[in-house]
This record gives sequence, C-alpha cells and structure tokens, in this order.
Amino acid sequence: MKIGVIGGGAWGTALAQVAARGGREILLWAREDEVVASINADHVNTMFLSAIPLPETIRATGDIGELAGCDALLVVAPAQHVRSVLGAIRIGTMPLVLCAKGIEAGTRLLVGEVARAVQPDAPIAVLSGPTFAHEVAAGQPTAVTLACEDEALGARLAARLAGPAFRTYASSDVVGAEIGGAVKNVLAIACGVVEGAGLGQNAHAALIARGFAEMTRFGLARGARSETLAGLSGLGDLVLTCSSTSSRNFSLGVGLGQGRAAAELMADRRTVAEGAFTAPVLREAAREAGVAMPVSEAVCALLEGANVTEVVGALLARPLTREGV
Ligand SMILES: NC(=O)C1=CN([C@@H]2O[C@H](COP(=O)(O)OP(=O)(O)OC[C@H]3O[C@@H](n4cnc5c(N)ncnc54)[C@H](O)[C@@H]3O)[C@@H](O)[C@H]2O)C=CC1
Ligand SMILES: O=C(CO)COP(=O)(O)O
Repeated sequence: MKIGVIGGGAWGTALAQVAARGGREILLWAREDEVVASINADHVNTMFLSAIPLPETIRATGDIGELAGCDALLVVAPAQHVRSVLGAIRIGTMPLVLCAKGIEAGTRLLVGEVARAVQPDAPIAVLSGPTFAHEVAAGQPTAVTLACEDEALGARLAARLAGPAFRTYASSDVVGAEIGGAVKNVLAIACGVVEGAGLGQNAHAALIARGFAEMTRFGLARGARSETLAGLSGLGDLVLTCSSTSSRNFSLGVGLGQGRAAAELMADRRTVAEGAFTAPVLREAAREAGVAMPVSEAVCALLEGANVTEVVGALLARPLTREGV
C-alpha cells in the first residue's frame, strides 16, 4: 500500500515518518517550497518539525497532483483547509485517512462530512488520539484510534500504520473520533486560561471533567458512541492537550489567561491552533443541536475579547446542576 501525505506541517511530517517505517517510500505534499526543499535536500522539515531527521524514503513535492498515484492518502492539512486540498487532486476511490482536528466554519461539517462532499467515491477513515507530533516523530510510544465504517479497510489501514511505538486501535465510530479531536482543542484553550490566570489545579481538573461532560453531550447528540469519546480520541486526547504547553491550543489559552488579546496571540502564527477556529463553529453547532456547552461558550467569549475574571465568574455563578448533565 503506497501511502501519500497531504500536509507538510508537524503532524503530516510525523505521520510520513510513521508510514515510512520499514523503508517504505512516502510522497508528501507540502504547501511551502521551503518545506519541500528542506525535506528533499536535508531530510528534515526545518519549518514545522526541525531537529527530527527524516528517512530518505520520504520525498516531498509541491505538486499535489503527484499524489494521485498513491493507494491511500493521509489528509493532514488543517481542518479549515481540507476542502481546498481535497478539491485539488483526482482521488477517485482512493481511501482517505483524515487526520485534521476541527469543524469547518460556515458549513459546521465534520472533516469526514467535508471529504464526502468533495470526494464522494473515496472511502474515509479517521486517525485521532493523544499525539504530540514531536513525540511521535521521536519514536516515543503513542496510541491512536483509527476509525473506519468499513472495518476490513480500517483493519488494513491500522495494520499498515501500526509500528513498535505506534499502536492503532480500530473503531467504526468515525463521528466519535472526529468530535473528540475537534472539541478537545477548544477545551484545551479553557485549561490554558486557567493556567495563565493562576486559578489553580482544582479548577484545571474540574474543567477537564466538565469539559469531557460537554464533549460527551455534543458527541452523543451527533451520533457518536460513548466508548469512543471515553477512549483515545476523546478523553485521552483531552487529557494530553489540556495539560501541556506542547499544545498550541493550551498555550493560546495561557496567553489569554495572562490578559493578552487573541488577535495578538494569533497574529503571525505559522503553526495552527485549531481550537480558535473550531470554537465559534462548535458554539453554533451546539446551539443548533440544543446542547449546553458552557466551557466552549466561555472560550468563544474570551477569544472575542471578554475579560477573564468576568467570564470565569459567570461560569462559577451558573445555576447548580447534577453530575451527568
Ligand atoms: N502538531 C501536532 O502535534 C498535531 C496536529 N494535529 C492536527 O493536524 C492538522 C495539521 O496541523 P499541523 O501539522 O500541526 O500543522 P502545523 O501547525 O505544524 O503547520 C501549519 C500547516 O497548515 C498549513 N496551511 C496553512 N495555510 C494553509 C492553506 N491555506 N491551505 C493548506 N494548508 C495550509 C501549512 O502549510 C502547514 O502545513 C491540524 O488539524 C492539527 O490539529 C493532530 C495531531 C497532532
Ligand atoms: O492534537 C494534538 C495532540 O493530540 C496537538 O495539539 P495542539 O494542536 O493543541 O498542539
């Protein structure tokens, strides 16, 4: 199975390395000429994953059409750009492994729904879980959910990508795997705010628990399975991303908690903090579904410039409720 990678960011590069294990040849499309040049000349992605030597079997290209000859594609562009990159290549029935974590602005579609809209003949799978790219690229032990409605295809993809330090757990719950990855990025911003504002470990732990409750409510409303949300792509990724400044989303929240403006924190970013783009879309989708997501609503308010003390005070002043609600 010849695998191609769409997206030369940190995650696309790390997954190319995973797929290249055992000497397999990998073709990676990168948007930046500098990334193409550094991978092909120096076997390193100096822009998004520097200091990680890449195998020479990974070749980069700036021509996305070259990927049409692959047997499967890892789609690792940021969620807001999946539609454009998938529209730029003749895919046919080539399986797509969707690795972006987000919800499309405007349409409120999950990435799998976008892929089906743009490439209706391509079977899709979702790869998601607690995976800092730099740790995966360094060969540190990692586990992910690989969800595919066609379980035989999912098993083949899981086996093809699995390695000694990269465990793939099969699932058929594509929606659940996508929602976990998308919502955790928004909740990670909230946990970063708690850190940046010095609100303490109790608040941090409470936010993870209450955030998981709203992730679950929203996921079940969209047809996800509870075991998926409680697994690697949901709770697993939530704990990872909510607890480390290695997370771009958590780090964005730390800045907000310190009183810095979202516009300043987002300006000149080369790397993507998906939660900032997903948060307003998630708010719309939750309201449309009639699902209460107060933590995600608070993140939106903070991204729109609201005062941290006022937002936190409002969260704490909400009417008392019950566990499980
Ligand atoms: N970095 C990580 O540790 C992980 C990232 N992911 C997900 O992978 C996806 C890609 O993120 P990263 O690899 O982290 O990116 P990155 O933050 O390392 O780099 C940004 C990427 O966005 C691309 N980009 C920017 N504007 C674009 C446009 N108009 N059209 C197409 N591409 C554009 C850049 O070319 C670059 O590849 C995101 O959805 C992210 O949530 C998932 C797991 C781990
Ligand atoms: O998805 C990730 C880890 O699973 C990467 O998190 P950030 O996008 O917040 O850096």
